[in-house]
Amino acid sequence: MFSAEAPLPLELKDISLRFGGIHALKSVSFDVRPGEIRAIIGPNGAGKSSLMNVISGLYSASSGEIRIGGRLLHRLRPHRLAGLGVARTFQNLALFPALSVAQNIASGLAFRRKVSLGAQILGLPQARRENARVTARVNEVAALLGLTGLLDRRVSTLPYGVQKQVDLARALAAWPHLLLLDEPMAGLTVTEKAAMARHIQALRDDLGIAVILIEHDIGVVMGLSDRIVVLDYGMKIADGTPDAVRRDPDVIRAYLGTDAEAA
Ligand SMILES: Nc1ncnc2c1ncn2[C@@H]1O[C@H](COP(=O)(O)OP(=O)(O)OP(=O)(O)O)[C@@H](O)[C@H]1O
Repeated sequence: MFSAEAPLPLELKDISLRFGGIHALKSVSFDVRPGEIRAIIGPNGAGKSSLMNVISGLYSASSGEIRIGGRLLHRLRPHRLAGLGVARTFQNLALFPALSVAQNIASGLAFRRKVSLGAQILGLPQARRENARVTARVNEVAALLGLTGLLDRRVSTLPYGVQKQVDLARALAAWPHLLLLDEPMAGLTVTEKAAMARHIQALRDDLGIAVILIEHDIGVVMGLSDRIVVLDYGMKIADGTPDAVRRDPDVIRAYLGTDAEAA
């Protein structure tokens, strides 16, 4: 699946980020290979959200380089991300609660629409063709995530766990190569977490999508990830497979304190 010639979905080199006197990220480097699940973990305040926000262009790094699909990006803007093949979900869902599941999934394709609103209102042939393409994609993504029977339901009437899946479907709609998932398991029941984990695995295994995951549930992270980056106080303290990270003394110290390591 991973070939040396394929451009990496993401490469970060020496990324630093300051908020006034706070050094939220200190020279963080890592990459994401095609079709791998890459988790970013660390104690509270370690810099996980800051890193996710730099990757998605919400924050501008104070220094360092970001390459997406091999392209060096000098000024990364959130609205350009989709065009670069990157999509994200948000910890506090970015859905339209009053709209249907289908309309919410379709909103993930809004940036791809080429036909003017006027042509759509007049029902011109190119508008009908575009609408048919959007509907086909919405149906495809819904089938992938088991949402087909819910397409006409208003999002606000659905359980939170299903809303999280709709948010994932919205992000998936635009065929991303790289998907950023911000706490996909937060607020889910054990059963919902298992379903979400199966979906994330299928994105990697069946569609070859690379995934970056920020997640507090360490059990989920260890079970799902191919490689894990560990942050502490804005620095990368470990980077490797779940087994390697689990045994890393710096990681044990960061999570449990020095006493635990000695125990
Ligand atoms: N917009 C901001 N303005 C000022 N300081 C910020 C801002 N965002 C984050 N920080 C600071 O940067 C550091 C890293 O925070 P960040 O939210 O990235 O950590 P985190 O690992 O995501 O934490 P948590 O697990 O608690 O969400 C913290 O010291 C935080 O207070």
